[in-house]
Amino acid sequence: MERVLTGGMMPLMLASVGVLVLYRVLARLRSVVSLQDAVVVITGASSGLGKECARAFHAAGARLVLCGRDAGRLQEVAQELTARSADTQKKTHPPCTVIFDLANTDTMDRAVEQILKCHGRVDVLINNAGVSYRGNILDTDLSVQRSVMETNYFGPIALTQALLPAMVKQRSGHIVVISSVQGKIAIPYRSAYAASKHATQAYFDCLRAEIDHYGIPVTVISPGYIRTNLSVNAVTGDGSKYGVLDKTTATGRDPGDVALAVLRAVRQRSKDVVLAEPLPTLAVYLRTLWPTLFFRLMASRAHKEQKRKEE
Ligand SMILES: NC(=O)C1=CN([C@@H]2O[C@H](COP(=O)(O)OP(=O)(O)OC[C@H]3O[C@@H](n4cnc5c(N)ncnc54)[C@H](OP(=O)(O)O)[C@@H]3O)[C@@H](O)[C@H]2O)C=CC1
Ligand SMILES: CCCCCCCCCCCCCCCC(=O)OCC(=O)COP(=O)(O)O
Repeated sequence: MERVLTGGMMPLMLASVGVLVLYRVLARLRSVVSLQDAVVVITGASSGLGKECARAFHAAGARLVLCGRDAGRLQEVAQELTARSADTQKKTHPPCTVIFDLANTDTMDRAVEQILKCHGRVDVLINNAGVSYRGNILDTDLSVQRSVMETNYFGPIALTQALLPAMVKQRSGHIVVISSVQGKIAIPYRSAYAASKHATQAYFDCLRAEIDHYGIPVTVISPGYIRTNLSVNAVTGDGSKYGVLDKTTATGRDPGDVALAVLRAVRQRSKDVVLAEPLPTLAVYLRTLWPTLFFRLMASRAHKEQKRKEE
């Protein structure tokens, strides 16, 4: 075996690694897009990852349109960024804010009107806003399954579809969506959330292919745990707020680092980016390559959690 490795396999393995490294270097060198003066719309910009994206894209010189439901908190973010402008070397712009609820698609046309009014165009749409869920399917109201889907799936796709004609007309633009590792693997007690993120992945994969010929890229970003208020703001099976900062969330990645990775993905026009630790990343591959083992692991995870709840 040793002889086979040193004789035949080793050069092949080294050559494969070499090709991979070369590919990565070339990918890095690919023309990166400047965001100076680009109009960037960010949903869920009042907190967590959205707020960090606002900071990162503002520092990169983008003209921001910050969206959310809470006018006060959005205004605070806008004021913080405007105050920062004096310290940066780049030319920066005071952000514009637009208030709307993504779960209420009836108000979408009005929201889009306001978004387009800010700077007359949109160069990058970052669909970031979202809500998570914790619950057992048996004890979950269908209305909760529906409401998570409204916020995480129907809201973002309605906004995307409403802004897309303007991008097609100007023959440029970029659609970004913050999905989750749970858009690629489904874990127990997250049905509403995982389903909404799987739907998101599918929709934006279709969109990527359909608008490719307009030169409008679509980037799906799938992070693992990030240190934000996502678990605190999550809904439970009866629609009430979960209200707990889970250990997995508290020990997650720094949202500022994730925002910089989002910025990089936009600059490089990446198509699909997983930003997770090795174990969740491995789980994504396992789901495709060895599904029976993946399902076994998920069932055991569910049993353990059920037992813990009963104790
Ligand atoms: N934190 C994590 O571990 C991970 C997060 N993600 C994804 O990152 C994205 C950002 O979440 P994160 O920053 O972590 O969580 P936060 O709870 O901190 O932020 C969620 C944001 O979404 C906005 N939002 C929620 N519901 C609505 C709605 N109906 N209409 C408009 N805006 C809404 C909130 O704004 P407001 O309440 O002010 O309206 C808030 O700004 C989500 O899509 C999430 O799924 C993905 C993987 C891991
Ligand atoms: C042969 C080796 C097998 C190794 C595979 C081990 C499988 C381990 C399972 C790992 C599951 C990881 C789940 C990660 C979930 C995640 O990162 O979600 C991100 C979020 O969106 C968080 O949202 P939440 O509301 O759930 O906090």
